[in-house]
Amino acid sequence: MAHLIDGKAVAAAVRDEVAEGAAAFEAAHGRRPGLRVVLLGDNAASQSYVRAKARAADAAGIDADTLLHPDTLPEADLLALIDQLNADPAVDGILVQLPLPDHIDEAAVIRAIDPAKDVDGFHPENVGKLVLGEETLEPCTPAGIVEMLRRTNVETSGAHAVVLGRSNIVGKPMASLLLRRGLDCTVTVCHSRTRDLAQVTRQADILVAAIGRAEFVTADMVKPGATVIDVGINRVEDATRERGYRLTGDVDFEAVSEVAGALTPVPGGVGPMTIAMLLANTLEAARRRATRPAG
Ligand SMILES: Nc1nc(=O)c2c([nH]1)NC[C@@H]1CN(c3ccc(C(=O)N[C@@H](CCC(=O)O)C(=O)O)cc3)C=[N+]21
Ligand SMILES: [Mg+2]
Repeated sequence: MAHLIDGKAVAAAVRDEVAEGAAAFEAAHGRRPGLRVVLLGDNAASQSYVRAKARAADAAGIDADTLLHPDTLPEADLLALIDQLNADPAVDGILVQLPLPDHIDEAAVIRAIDPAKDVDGFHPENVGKLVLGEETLEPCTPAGIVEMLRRTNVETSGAHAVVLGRSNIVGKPMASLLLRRGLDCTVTVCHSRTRDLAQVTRQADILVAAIGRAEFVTADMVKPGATVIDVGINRVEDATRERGYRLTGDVDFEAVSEVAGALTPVPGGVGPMTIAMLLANTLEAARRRATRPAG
C-alpha cells in the first residue's frame, strides 16, 4: 500500500511558518501583509474556496479582504478596481478568482495586476522569470507540490517526472519548476491528445495528475513504487453524501494506492498546499515591497 502524503499536515506547517513571518513583518513595519481576493459572481464552489483563503489568511496574521462583485461587472470596472489595488500601499497581494465570466478577457485582467502583487504568479512577467529560473512569485499549486515533495523527502534529482496536463495554472509551471536546478527532474509533459498515454505515464518516478478528469489515472498507468500527486478537484454526484456530491481527484485513488509508493489524497492533499502557498506568497510580496524600491 502506498504511503499517504498528508497535504493537510504539511500545509499546517507552512501556515505556521507564515504566521511567524507575518508577526515579524508586522513588528518591523507596523502593518500586516495585505491580501485582496476579488470574486465575481455567486458560484458556490468559488465562494467556498474564497472563504477558505480569507479564513486561512486571517489565522496567519495577514490582513485579508474579499471583494465580491456581480458577474455582470464590466471589464473596465474590474480593471479600474485592480488599478486601485495596485496603487494601495496596504495591499501586497491581489488574487482575482478564476475562471472569470465570458465577457471578461482573463489575460487582460492578469496583465493588469502589478507583477509585484501577483500572488498567483500568473502575470507574463512572473511566468517568464519562472521559466528563466529567476526568483519570482511562483504559482501556488505547483509551488505547493514542490514544497510537499521537499518536506516528505521525495528524491527528485534525476527522477523522471511526468506532468499530465498542460494548463497555464498547473501543468506548464509545474514542468518548469521540476526542471529547475535544485530539483533536477527529467520532465515529460503529456495531455489528453498524447499517443499511448499509459506507456508515457508508466515511466514516471513522479507523476503529477492535473488533467481535470475524475479518476482518469488508473493503476495500469502507474509504475510500481512511483510518487503520485493528485491535483484534481472534481465534484462527482453522490446521493449517499450529505452535500449530494463527493470530491475526487484525477486519480483512481483505491486502485492506484495498491501500486504507487506514495500518493496524495483528495481532499487533504494538494488543495490545502495551494492555500498555504498563497499565504507564503503574500508574505513574500510584502517583504519585497517593504525592502525594495518600487518599480
Ligand atoms: N486566481 C485563482 N487562484 C487560485 O488559486 C484558484 C482560482 N483562481 N480558482 C479556483 C482554483 C481552485 N483552488 C483551490 C484551492 C484550494 C482547494 C482546497 O483546499 N480544497 C480542499 C477541499 C475543499 C472542499 O471540501 O471543497 C482539499 O483539497 O482538501 C481547492 C481549490 C484555487 N484556485
Ligand atoms: Mg500580501
